[in-house]
Amino acid sequence: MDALQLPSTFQQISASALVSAIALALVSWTIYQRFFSPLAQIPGPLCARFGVGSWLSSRALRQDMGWMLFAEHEKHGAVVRTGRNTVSICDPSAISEIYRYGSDFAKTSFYTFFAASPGTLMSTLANRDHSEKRKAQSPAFTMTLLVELEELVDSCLDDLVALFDREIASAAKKGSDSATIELAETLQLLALDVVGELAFGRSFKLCEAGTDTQAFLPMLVSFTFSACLAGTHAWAGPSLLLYSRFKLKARGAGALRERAIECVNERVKQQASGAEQRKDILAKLFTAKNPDGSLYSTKQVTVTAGSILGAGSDTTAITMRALLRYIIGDKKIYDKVMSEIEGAIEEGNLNFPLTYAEGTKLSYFQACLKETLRLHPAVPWTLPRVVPEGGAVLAGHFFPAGTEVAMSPFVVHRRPEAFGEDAAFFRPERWLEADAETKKVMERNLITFGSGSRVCIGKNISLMEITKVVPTLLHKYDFAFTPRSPSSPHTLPGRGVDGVFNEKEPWHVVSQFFAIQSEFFVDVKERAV
Ligand code: HEM
Repeated sequence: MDALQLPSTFQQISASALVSAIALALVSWTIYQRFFSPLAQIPGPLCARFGVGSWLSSRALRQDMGWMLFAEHEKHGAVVRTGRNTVSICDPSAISEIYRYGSDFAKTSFYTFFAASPGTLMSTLANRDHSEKRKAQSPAFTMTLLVELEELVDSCLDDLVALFDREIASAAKKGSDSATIELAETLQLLALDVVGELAFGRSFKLCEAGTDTQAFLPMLVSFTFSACLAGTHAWAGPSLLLYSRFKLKARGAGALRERAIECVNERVKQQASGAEQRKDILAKLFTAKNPDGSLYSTKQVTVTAGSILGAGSDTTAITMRALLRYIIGDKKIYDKVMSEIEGAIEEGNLNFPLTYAEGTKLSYFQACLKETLRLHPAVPWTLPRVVPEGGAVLAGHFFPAGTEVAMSPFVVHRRPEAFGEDAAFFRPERWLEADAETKKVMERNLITFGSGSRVCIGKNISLMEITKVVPTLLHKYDFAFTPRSPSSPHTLPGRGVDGVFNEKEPWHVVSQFFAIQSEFFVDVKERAV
């Protein structure tokens, strides 16, 4: 034998041995996942059952989570395997088991990416660490403080109304009796201004400028998209973050962190100058205490304020858009909401600027808001938790410790076992007609803000803001969806929150961590009052 041929033959043998070993390992892995893993009996998409590929990462990339997960549950029932070690559950009985106060189910590593800086409430995984932080920060989010901060929301709303008026005046100059306004961006400018007022000491004045002068929107889109994608495979998180940044051509967490630092530093300077301090969430955060009694450091305050920027504007804007869409899109509902508002004004129960207390008495409007939170939850993604030591029985299945279990507000809210046979329909009356017991169950099954100890800390801020803003806009202006036509400003096809393409939809929705709408064009006229 030629001595020179020996190494190349050897190389060929060892290369094919390596390929065979890898193939064997892969086959054994998929056989184990499909037939022997503790989750082997749980149905789901094929790639999840074989433990290969990543169904969840695909959902994050394609931004179709809500409707794809809903379809899997329609096909397979209450429990669906979504990955090697991940399961989605939509049986409402599991809500209290997984999310209740005092539960041992910790958050999964998915959440570590949902923070511009480590250490936020949202990204704290262990329940005990979380409860200490939550106790320290809760005074900044009380209802009492919130009521005192209403005026701050009023001044942002004034800027929004002035923006609408400018648009209408400019349309009138061109001979049109209505202005076409893109509500998706406009309502987020308002939500950001409010976050600025409450958490950063001043409005960002985006509504006044009529545009996103500080480039918050691309930063927030990049932050959420990349956090959600990275969270689906925490071990590959840093590469997925880089990939997202490249794909979206925008910085997310880093940019958000820098903005938070700038704003809080400005406030620290003001404090140092001895200027009178305003009352707001930021002021309360400066008085928050650690478990050892020490005050929150500037860094801790910055991290917390930054998290409000990340968590508080998209969510509120999504809900305001959805509420307006449901109301404007159905003449009967629109008429009913308007007659309730006008009736309350006539009876002297409603004045402008509208207070939160007055707005909560608009019972039909509040039912529309509840129904919007149900059918268009801002977060359609699942809220994942780790099964604690000893395992758990959920929806009739035993899951060993370490399994990642999760429930999606979007899916749960559309299931008949949670909201009745008409769960798929927008029917505000369900909240008004239900007897006390049924209403209690429906409230428990409504997980738009999460549930239990990790429930959204900003829930009341959003509800207050939406309750003040939406009736005010409806009272001042007439709204109609801008019809799609070759000359209309739409560039994307109509797609609803359920993922169905339909040219009658006034917007285009994607369903990733957030169910974000874009191109929500409406024709707005001043209303004869
Ligand atoms: C309609 C508006 C909102 C929706 C639908 C919403 C939704 C949620 C959900 C689903 C969670 C729980 C996540 C989980 O358990 O896995 C959450 C947590 C949180 N939200 Fe909101 N949110 C909204 C508004 C806000 C606002 C305005 C703020 C800030 C002012 C905020 C700050 C937070 C924070 C800090 C957490 C973490 C709480 C904790 O773990 O203790 N959210 N939110």
